[in-house]
Amino acid sequence: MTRLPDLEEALPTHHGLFYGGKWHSPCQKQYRETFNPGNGSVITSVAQADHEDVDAAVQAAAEAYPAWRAITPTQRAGYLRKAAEVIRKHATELALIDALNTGNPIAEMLSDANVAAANLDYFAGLIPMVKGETIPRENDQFHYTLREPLGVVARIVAYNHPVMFAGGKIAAPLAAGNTVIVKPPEQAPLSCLRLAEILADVFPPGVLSILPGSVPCGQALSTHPLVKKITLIGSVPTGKAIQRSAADTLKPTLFELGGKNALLAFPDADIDRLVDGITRGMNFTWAGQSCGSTSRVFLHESHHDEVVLRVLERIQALYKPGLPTDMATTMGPVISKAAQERVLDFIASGKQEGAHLALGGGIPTGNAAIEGGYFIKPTVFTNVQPHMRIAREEIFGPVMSVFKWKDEEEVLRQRTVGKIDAGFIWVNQVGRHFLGVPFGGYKESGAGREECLEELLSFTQTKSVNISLA
Ligand SMILES: NC(=O)c1ccc[n+]([C@@H]2O[C@H](COP(=O)([O-])OP(=O)(O)OC[C@H]3O[C@@H](n4cnc5c(N)ncnc54)[C@H](O)[C@@H]3O)[C@@H](O)[C@H]2O)c1
Repeated sequence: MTRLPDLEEALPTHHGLFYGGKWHSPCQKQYRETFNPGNGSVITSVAQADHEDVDAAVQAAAEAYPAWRAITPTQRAGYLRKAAEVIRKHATELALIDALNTGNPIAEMLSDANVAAANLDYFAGLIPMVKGETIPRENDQFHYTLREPLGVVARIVAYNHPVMFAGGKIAAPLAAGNTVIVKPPEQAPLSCLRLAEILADVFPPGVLSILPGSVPCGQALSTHPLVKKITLIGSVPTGKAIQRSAADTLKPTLFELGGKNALLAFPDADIDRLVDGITRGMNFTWAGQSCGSTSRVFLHESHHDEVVLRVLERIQALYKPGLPTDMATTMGPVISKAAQERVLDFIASGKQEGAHLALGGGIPTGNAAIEGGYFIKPTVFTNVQPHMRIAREEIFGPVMSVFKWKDEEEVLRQRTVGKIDAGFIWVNQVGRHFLGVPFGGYKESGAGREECLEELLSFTQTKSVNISLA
């Protein structure tokens, strides 16, 4: 069994802003409390960057940019691989910090830092693909293209997997020769601060900055003229707000936004695999807080009753809310009191609109260890109808909606993969990511693709060169 480090030793000692290779206090001396969602206690307070701090950090990142883009691809790959190695070495402590600060159970978080490290290695390997082309010439005109970095890039990340997102999403822009500023989630910034501590000596000063803060910090990054691209892992309204604030500087954007994923089961489905897929796809482990959770399950009437019964049994056997830092815990809380209230409101609306509450539906009781935490029981509604709020809106909590269908036309106009309007389709399984396979959403779920060559190239711009040979 994995031996966990002492929490006091794992936590970051710095609570400020990391840029220009150094730690800074925020100009306005603003700090914000950060919580342990497992019991509602305050862990510590963390600096909040405002527009002055953002400006200082962006200037430092802009100063570091010319030297960073000038090093050879092989040297740059070496930096990224070193970062991956350091993150792997600290994977357990990073997981422990995230478990404490996000509420996601530690046993499941152990892989998050390794995913971040895998991204760094993957994009280090892809660096040779940052290259141009020659274009067939006509007459005496010779043309070729160069791919160049953009400059300073900012990446804003959500709270559900802070270290996986922050550690993994620096990889592509750095690989392409940009300098990067990460804004950690305001609810759970501690693992990102620890990341800054362990990577402080890996990259040259100014190449990687970690700027904790909330909305004003994100807004300042999206409007700053020297930030040449802004990306978000977050909600649809925030994506739209960033798109608007980035418009004045014509900044390109890259968005991974909300999801209301559907699991569609056909009559010939293998029942065992279906039950497993439905149960796991909802990500009850982190209280459903994943953009990829299959929160809508469409079951054919021929197997609906049997599958529901087995899924309910399976969920009850597998997911027991408990302290996130305990290795035995299988289900954590949601991130905050506000999130708990929002999810409970969705549950109330489901009942009110006539869905059948088949499981859960409230706050777990009887476990003193998690009293005061932001827990919600694993919840399943059946008899859900398309007009209900729980059917239409992203809940980002442990609430599954089950629909019964009989007519294929009614559930979907065309069953072929090509006709489904979604950015990722899994057949015979749910929700997995594969490095190299583009990940992203259609419609309001996002814009742009990550975890693939397209992500790397999206942090470059093309320069065309013409040589007249006449
Ligand atoms: N598609 C994906 O890969 C993916 C992955 C994880 C989470 N998500 C989505 O994230 C959401 C949950 O996270 P959340 O509630 O923290 O999202 P959120 O949109 O409220 O916040 C995300 C980040 O944006 C920042 N922010 C908020 N308003 C801003 C503004 N006006 N300008 C600049 N920055 C701003 C926040 O400080 C935070 O760091 C869900 O919708 C979920 O589906 C998507």
